[in-house]
Amino acid sequence: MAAPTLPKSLVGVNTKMYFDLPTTTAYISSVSKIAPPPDSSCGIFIIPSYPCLGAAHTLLQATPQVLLGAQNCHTEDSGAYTGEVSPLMLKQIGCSMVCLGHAERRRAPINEADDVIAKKAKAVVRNGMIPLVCIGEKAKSNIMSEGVGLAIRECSPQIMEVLRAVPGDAPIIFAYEPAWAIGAQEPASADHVLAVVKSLKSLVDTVEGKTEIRMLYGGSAKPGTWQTLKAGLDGLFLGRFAHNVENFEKVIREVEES
Ligand SMILES: O=C(CO)COP(=O)(O)O
Repeated sequence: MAAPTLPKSLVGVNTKMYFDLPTTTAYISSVSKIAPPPDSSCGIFIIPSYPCLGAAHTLLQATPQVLLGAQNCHTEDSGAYTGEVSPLMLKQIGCSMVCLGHAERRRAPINEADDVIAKKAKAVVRNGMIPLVCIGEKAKSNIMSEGVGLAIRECSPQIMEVLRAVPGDAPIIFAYEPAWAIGAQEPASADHVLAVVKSLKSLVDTVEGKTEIRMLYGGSAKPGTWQTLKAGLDGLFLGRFAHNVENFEKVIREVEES
């Protein structure tokens, strides 16, 4: 099953568990009105909670260029896995991407490991969807060069495990989200992000046949963040600061215009 192809740049929002069903449907109705046209080089995506996906898909029927994603999935399509969510069913309900390995799932109590995330990425691709794999270091260092080195050491295996599991021609989106920058007042510094991502991109380039990769930044991203990162990134993955539609629109326009 072929996954959709990736636009040049991407801006997306994760509503985490902040939005209930009525809030999600109202938000998506507003977002569908500000979406870039289908032929835009900037794509947008929305990652709501599982129970909202059916309603979200219905609301997005007139704007299929807005990609719908889930916040997680299981490694298997079906079986005795009570309480888990099948990637096959996510595809059937209208998802075209699945967010995997978010920092909020890599930490306790879930402690999701790289090998499980890689299996999930494979399952997402098997079902014709795009894996949106979050990567990032846990701790912040106040010394710039130390922080960059730490990030590269932690993110490299997170990336490589996924690249080894997924067929070479499958599109993959990586979101570099340092755990310490999520839920903060300000994003990580542009110097830090650009240095880490430059190195991670060269790592991806060493893997033969991996063509369709996009690298986004996430972690307290907001209007203005893109201006500082556009030289080295392919887009942004937003949380709280895009839960206001006007802010989300500002970021979309910034990325669209660049
Ligand atoms: O976790 C995020 C996106 O997945 C970002 O969240 P915040 O922008 O709220 O820090």
